[in-house]
Amino acid sequence: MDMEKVNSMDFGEFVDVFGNVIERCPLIAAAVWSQRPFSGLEDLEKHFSAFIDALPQSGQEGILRCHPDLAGRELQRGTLTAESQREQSSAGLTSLGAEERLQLAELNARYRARFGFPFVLAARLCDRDAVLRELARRLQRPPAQELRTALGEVKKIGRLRLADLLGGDPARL
Ligand SMILES: NC(=O)NC1=NC(=O)NC1=O
Repeated sequence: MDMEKVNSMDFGEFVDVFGNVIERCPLIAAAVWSQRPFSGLEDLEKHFSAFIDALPQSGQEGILRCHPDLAGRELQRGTLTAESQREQSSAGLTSLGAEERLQLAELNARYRARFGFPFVLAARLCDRDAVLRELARRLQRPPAQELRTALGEVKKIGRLRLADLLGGDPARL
């Protein structure tokens, strides 16, 4: 999809296409639409990130809470968004053994109890061992630092999803 097409979208079309760039937060795409025209993938990504950075902490934590757990209930029930399903299966999370799933569920629960939001990681960039390792490592982090790290992962997920939508190479951003 080229930028001329993106810049010609009306509000509804834009939110239809970009509404899930940030998982289950179509409000962000709805806000970013008013920043058109966009010069390219990086410009779009910059506006998505700027919206997140400008939110109060409660809003930033709200974005994190819109993310489904990795290998959690929604994955088991098949109620993930299409993007999340693809990302979680690419990290091998759809074929975990019972032991691994239990270990991840327990770490996810400890993480959420400590920080008040779910553990978020750009699953496409990881394999299942890395997910467990990162979760165990970040569980020890100070809350303020962990909020910044988690939002960084939200932005990575968003960049990869934007690159999918625009047909760009996420590594080249
Ligand atoms: N809690 C999460 O990290 N969720 C997710 N990471 C992804 O890359 N896709 C998700 O749904």
